[in-house]
Amino acid sequence: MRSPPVPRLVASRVACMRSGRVVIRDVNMTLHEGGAMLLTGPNGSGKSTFLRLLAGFIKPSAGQLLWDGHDLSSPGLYDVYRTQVHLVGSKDAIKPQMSVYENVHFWELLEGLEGGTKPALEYMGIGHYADRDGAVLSLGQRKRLQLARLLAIPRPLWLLDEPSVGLDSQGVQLLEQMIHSHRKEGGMALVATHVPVGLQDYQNLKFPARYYSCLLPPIGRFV
Ligand SMILES: Nc1ncnc2c1ncn2[C@@H]1O[C@H](COP(=O)(O)OP(=O)(O)OP(=O)(O)O)[C@@H](O)[C@H]1O
Repeated sequence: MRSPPVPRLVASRVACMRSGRVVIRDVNMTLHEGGAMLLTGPNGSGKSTFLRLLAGFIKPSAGQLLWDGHDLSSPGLYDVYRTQVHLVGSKDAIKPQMSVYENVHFWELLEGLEGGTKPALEYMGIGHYADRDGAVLSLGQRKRLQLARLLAIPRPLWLLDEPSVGLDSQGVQLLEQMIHSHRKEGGMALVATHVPVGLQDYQNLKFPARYYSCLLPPIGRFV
């Protein structure tokens, strides 16, 4: 009998404190290749905080995060892990004085990659804005640029914080399509959102491409 695949990402009884206050507590989750999770919960329930924890920007105050079975707090592991994760957060890091093209290509160069920026901008429907300054983009176009970075700089774990905010219906379709294609290649996505984003289970793939929902309860406790 084949043993079950090792999950790529595990959060076990994770808690986080910010400014002396418990913001999330006892969060458990598991993601396998091709897996996805919809993270919901009321304002302030800790969705962004959890994604930032998973991105490695802040540390859990309790519990454990495992990547490919290894504790992320082990020496040296974070340097490997951070090349596997891409966070699309509320701050879009778009440089107003750089062109739309440069705003993606810059990150591509940092990864030692080349050639992905133009197709990514085209896919996201902002190819014709490539030479314009980042400053001129509308809210939805800024979001499309952020999503283009995901495509130009391939990484297996996508952490998406309210990725559909500002997108029109065609943009939401593109978002769903790109998550779908990413997962079919074995990628994973965590989507924190108040707006339903279409995720599904996929059959007939070599990995169990399931999706789950996780509702973070509000925590009103001060310590
Ligand atoms: N840097 C910080 N210092 C102190 N408290 C913080 C910090 N960042 C977040 N918090 C607090 O943590 C709680 C959770 O915030 P978070 O942004 O994770 O919630 P959320 O579920 O993403 O909310 P929303 O649905 O409004 O986007 C909030 O009460 C917030 O005030």
